[in-house]
Amino acid sequence: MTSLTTEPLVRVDAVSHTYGTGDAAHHALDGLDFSVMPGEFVSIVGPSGAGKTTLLRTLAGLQQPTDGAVWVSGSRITGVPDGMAMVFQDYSRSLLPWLSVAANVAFPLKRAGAQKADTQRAVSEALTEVGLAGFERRYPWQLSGGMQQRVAIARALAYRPKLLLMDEPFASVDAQTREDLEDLVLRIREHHGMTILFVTHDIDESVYLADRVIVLSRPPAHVRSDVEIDLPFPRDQIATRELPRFVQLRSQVARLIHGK
Ligand SMILES: Nc1ncnc2c1ncn2[C@@H]1O[C@H](COP(=O)(O)OP(=O)(O)OP(=O)(O)O)[C@@H](O)[C@H]1O
Repeated sequence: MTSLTTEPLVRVDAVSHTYGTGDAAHHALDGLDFSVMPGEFVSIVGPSGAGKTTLLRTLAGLQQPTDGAVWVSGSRITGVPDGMAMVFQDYSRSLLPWLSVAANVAFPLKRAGAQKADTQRAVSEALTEVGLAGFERRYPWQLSGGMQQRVAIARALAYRPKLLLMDEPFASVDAQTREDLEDLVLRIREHHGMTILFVTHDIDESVYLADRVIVLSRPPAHVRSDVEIDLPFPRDQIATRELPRFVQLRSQVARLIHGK
């Protein structure tokens, strides 16, 4: 996924975040610095409670850092940036149960004022891409967990984001579905060339998917390490995970998370 441009799409510049004040203050992020180039797939891992979700929410413009700044496409973000979509772990709360699958996927496009015909085409293409053509009229609660997360991915895709943020998106699905969804995200990335930041607790998943794994330290979090994942593409659930280099990289990331 090489790019001719040398400008990062995302620049996290000395970002710190403290929740609360005084005795109740919790210093979650401490001077985080890193950049993400257009088209890169970057996994973010770290010890439990390290501040991964805080970082992603800050990148999404959902909360302001108490210090430092986030830049997307060269502009300092002060709210949700254009061209960004987010997929959360909890699909049952992020999908609207009273809307059909198609209406859920169309929702952000309608809010953005897209033309009806364009919306219909984007919804149909996105649902086909995630393997849910034919399920347009169903409701989220009529689908399995993995299918609901596909709907959430289709909703993000239909918006044609250049930056996709994913916060432990596959933590609530079974192992086989998780592998299928991992490969779906790799295909989408290959097809659309979008930039993806992916928070996960799963070390194997972080290595399997990414070009780079950013390892956060214990809180207050700084970037402990930025590990290049030099595994060949296309990745394969069995062949890639069998590679000695995969095993080496997963051990390296695990040691970094455990502070060794
Ligand atoms: N809105 C909030 N108000 C106060 N403290 C918060 C808030 N959100 C998060 N925190 C605290 O900030 C720290 C980092 O939380 P965050 O959810 O970002 O970590 P995480 O790495 O995503 O966690 P996990 O590994 O459990 O998914 C935690 O100690 C958490 O309790």
